Amino acid sequence: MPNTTILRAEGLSKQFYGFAAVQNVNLQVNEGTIHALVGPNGAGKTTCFNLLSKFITPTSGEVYFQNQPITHLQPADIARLGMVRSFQISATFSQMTLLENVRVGLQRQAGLATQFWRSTRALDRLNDEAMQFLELVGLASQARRAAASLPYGHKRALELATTLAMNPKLMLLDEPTQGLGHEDVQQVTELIRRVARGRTVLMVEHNMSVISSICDRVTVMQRGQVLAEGSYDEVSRNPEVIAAYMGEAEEELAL
Ligand SMILES: Nc1ncnc2c1ncn2[C@@H]1O[C@H](COP(=O)(O)OP(=O)(O)OP(=O)(O)O)[C@@H](O)[C@H]1O
Repeated sequence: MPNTTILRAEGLSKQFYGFAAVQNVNLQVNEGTIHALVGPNGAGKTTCFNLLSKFITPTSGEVYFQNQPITHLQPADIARLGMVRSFQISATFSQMTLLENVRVGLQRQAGLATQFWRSTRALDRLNDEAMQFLELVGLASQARRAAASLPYGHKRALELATTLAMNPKLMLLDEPTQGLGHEDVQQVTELIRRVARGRTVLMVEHNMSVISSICDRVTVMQRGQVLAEGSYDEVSRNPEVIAAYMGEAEEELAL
């Protein structure tokens, strides 16, 4: 199958008070892949991710989604195009049930986000669909539970279900396994693999065993620039990448 680019950055740069956090980054994410953005601390991953997901505006450069320039669109507009950044735990509605949380994702997707006044019966029609997403992430049996009472790992699964409810073509995940214990890391990794079928995923991730097990392509950043790109095997053998991680994460690369 030929590679189709779903997301492309050209000459992306971001300066903070004269400091170049991201410098002239060119990046392509191919449709149907799981793509990781990695690099040592302070490499510019988060800034780059925020630029790509339109949380911040670049100093220069362009971002294209499905060949359409999106550099000057708002995150809500790009979400409607099919590029959705995962809801963070802080964005889950803790007093609402899991089902209600996923329903909010469905409402956003349908452009009903502000219509909380809609009749309960009208919203109930969304329940069947919401349940399907909860099933996909293994939370269907807890649908009526309050989100606040979920263990941390399950909250991450709920975030994924809510994100999926927005029907993303491209999902942007910001450190999806951060703060999870070993078992939860494995479960969330499997979950990402499962929900990535038929979609594209771009994620910032530190955990090299997660990256090696599910990512098709890895972009390594250092000092605001792209240092290397390729499969995990390729980049993890690259002497420049190894040198960049020296003293910080040698043990992570030595798998
Ligand atoms: N809002 C900001 N104002 C000033 N400097 C910033 C800002 N955001 C990031 N930086 C700087 O830009 C550089 C890159 O930061 P960024 O958070 O993108 O790196 P990172 O690779 O995500 O690092 P980490 O893995 O530690 O999260 C750092 O030196 C950081 O201090």
